[in-house]
Amino acid sequence: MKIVFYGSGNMANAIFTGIVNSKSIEPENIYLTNKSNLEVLEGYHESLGVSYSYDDAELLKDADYVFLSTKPYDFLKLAERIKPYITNDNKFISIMAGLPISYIREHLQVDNPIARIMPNTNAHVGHSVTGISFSTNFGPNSKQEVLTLIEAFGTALEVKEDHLHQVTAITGSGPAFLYHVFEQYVNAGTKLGIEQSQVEESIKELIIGTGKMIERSDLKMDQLRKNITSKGGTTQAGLNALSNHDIEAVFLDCLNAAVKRSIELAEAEED
Ligand SMILES: NC(=O)C1=CN([C@@H]2O[C@H](COP(=O)(O)OP(=O)(O)OC[C@H]3O[C@@H](n4cnc5c(N)ncnc54)[C@H](O)[C@@H]3O)[C@@H](O)[C@H]2O)C=CC1
Ligand SMILES: O=C(O)[C@@H]1CCC=N1
Repeated sequence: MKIVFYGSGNMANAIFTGIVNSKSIEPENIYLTNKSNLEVLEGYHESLGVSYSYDDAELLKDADYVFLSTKPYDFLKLAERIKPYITNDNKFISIMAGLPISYIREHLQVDNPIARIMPNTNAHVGHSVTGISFSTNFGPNSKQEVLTLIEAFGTALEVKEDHLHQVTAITGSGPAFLYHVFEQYVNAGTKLGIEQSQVEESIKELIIGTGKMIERSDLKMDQLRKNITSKGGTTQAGLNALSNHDIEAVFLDCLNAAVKRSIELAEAEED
């Protein structure tokens, strides 16, 4: 199997690093390219053993899966770049937030199978949650190949294409929202008077430990929370203070804004 990444930025990097680490594909069969940063490509070749090129005829020849990994607003230039070299073998996998399959097909001017995926950068550690939606001409064998590819860097969630806006908000952007919460928690902890570096290290370990509890325990998160909340104790006092703020409303506001932006990205390109 030959895979090509058009775009070797933050998200593509997490995906192909996850695939290489999973040892599911020989690194030399993963080809990278980008706009013009040869140094980045040489670096990944050195560190991961992947191939790279700027020769689009070479890249697309016998390529089974072609990841469209540019920012949405760079896609039209990318489409102009690759259109002359697309072959019938090429099945496209877009990671571009918001851009509908119909829009991608319109600008690539091909009938090739197209899938949209919405991963996140936890692919670096094999824990991406990846939403996926396939064009109707994506055959069952190819679908399974793509799902196996995605499972090399996390879990796959097949959804209707319209629901990719919500998946983008909840899990695509999700790590950034949680990093923001963790940053504020560190800031608050530091305000209690402990050395910031100590607070950062202890909260980093707290997050990792809590994640492992969620991963390994059979209990749901509400029970795990209750198991810490001694009656009339410190945790109850802290949770009472938290309940004075509508945390759910804060996150709903955050997620709605991300969904709105995803829809705007789709509409902006269709205008
Ligand atoms: N960063 C993230 O956590 C996630 C990003 N995405 C999506 O992934 C896509 C890329 O995002 P990032 O990796 O953050 O951006 P980035 O800016 O880090 O990477 C963009 C890449 O596209 C390349 N590129 C631009 N024009 C090109 C062209 N004409 N031909 C070939 N390569 C070209 C750039 O050289 C760069 O390697 C976006 O569409 C974004 O919506 C999806 C899920 C999560
Ligand atoms: O912020 C963005 O648009 C991309 C899509 C999801 C995460 N990063």
